[in-house]
Amino acid sequence: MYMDRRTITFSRNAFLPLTTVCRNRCGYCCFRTPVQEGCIMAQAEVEKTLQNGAALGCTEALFTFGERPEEEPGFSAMLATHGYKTILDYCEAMCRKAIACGILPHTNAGILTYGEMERLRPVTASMGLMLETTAEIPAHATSKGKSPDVRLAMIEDAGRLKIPFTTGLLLGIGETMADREDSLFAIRDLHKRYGHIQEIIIQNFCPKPGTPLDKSPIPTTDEVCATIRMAKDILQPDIAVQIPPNLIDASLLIECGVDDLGGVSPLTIDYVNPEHPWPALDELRVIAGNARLVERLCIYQRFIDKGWFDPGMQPLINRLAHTIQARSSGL
Ligand SMILES: O=c1nc2n(C[C@H](O)[C@H](O)[C@H](O)CO)c3cc(O)ccc3cc-2c(=O)[nH]1
Ligand SMILES: C[C@H]1O[C@@H](n2cnc3c(N)ncnc32)[C@H](O)[C@@H]1O
Ligand code: MET
Ligand code: SF4
Repeated sequence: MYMDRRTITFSRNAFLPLTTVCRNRCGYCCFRTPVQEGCIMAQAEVEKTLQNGAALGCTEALFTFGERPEEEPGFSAMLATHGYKTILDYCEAMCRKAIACGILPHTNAGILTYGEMERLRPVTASMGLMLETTAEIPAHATSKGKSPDVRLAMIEDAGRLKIPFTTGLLLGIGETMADREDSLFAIRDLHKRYGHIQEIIIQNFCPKPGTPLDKSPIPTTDEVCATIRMAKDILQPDIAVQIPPNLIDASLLIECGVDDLGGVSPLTIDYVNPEHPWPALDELRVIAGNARLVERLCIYQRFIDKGWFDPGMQPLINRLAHTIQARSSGL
């Protein structure tokens, strides 16, 4: 008898933290640093990472960095020594370099305005911003950019701009199960209006020594599983549920309805969770179990088909879609 096998997807990426400076102070974060030596990833380093990433078959350049760093005194002066006026100028220039190297940019820069996203859209294939939670929690008391209204407004702007978008929930930062449900409904409502959410990440918080939440309990696998089931239930079937395979035993969660293992890098570490190395390709195969492991681009096929990207990106998207197709038999 012929049986359809389930599919689990992942993306091969290179992580480029353009700056660790951030206007927020999240109670769980060990990524942010003050303005200091090394707080900006130098252009030469970006170029080297992109070239090495391309050589290793990466299709996605993940630009994740601190939010609105110009609000921190001294940052703009330091960025000027790198030859750029604003982090958006720098990000745009580095996205162009990624494209020139044959890698598709996905940015998660924290809060951006409508105008800023409009400017980045021609040089990105997709963007992201974790909603984290709609609850007002102490861990976000010193992070104005984590205000749920501000996050939801940006996700809505991305929808108006037809940007293929990734968002998600961070579990275990002081929210309740009811708050998670509320967050999922908020994402669903935006997706109903704009249809732009490609995936939601259900990410478990990992305690970082020296941060206010370092003694907080980590979410149990059962709790994460229950949230994944709730997400499958609340969200439209076209939204993929992603979990990070370096932060939790993903093999236990496949059965709860996981569709995607996110960006996995053969080159760079997870700068947000540096103590958690990426699983290798053969480990991903073990996690996927009976399901078929399939590589994807950071822009999902559905959005490629709809033409939700700048025409200038078409040749690269075509080429990379072909590349991952050709590699798929080897997975
Ligand atoms: O859009 C996002 N993508 C995030 N991703 C990227 C995501 O895994 C993939 O790059 C996307 O699925 C796009 O392909 C992360 C990747 C990491 O290596 C580490 C942390 C994250 C966190 C986010 C995130 O907050 N938002
Ligand atoms: C890039 C994304 O990483 C997540 N993030 C930030 N700090 C942590 C942590 N200690 N553990 C797990 N995820 C974290 C947030 O959800 C952020 O949006
Ligand atoms: N600072 C941004 C945010 O939290 C990007 C990810 S954290 C490094 O939304
Ligand atoms: S999680 Fe992101 S927004 Fe929060 S402090 Fe860290 S870098 Fe800034």
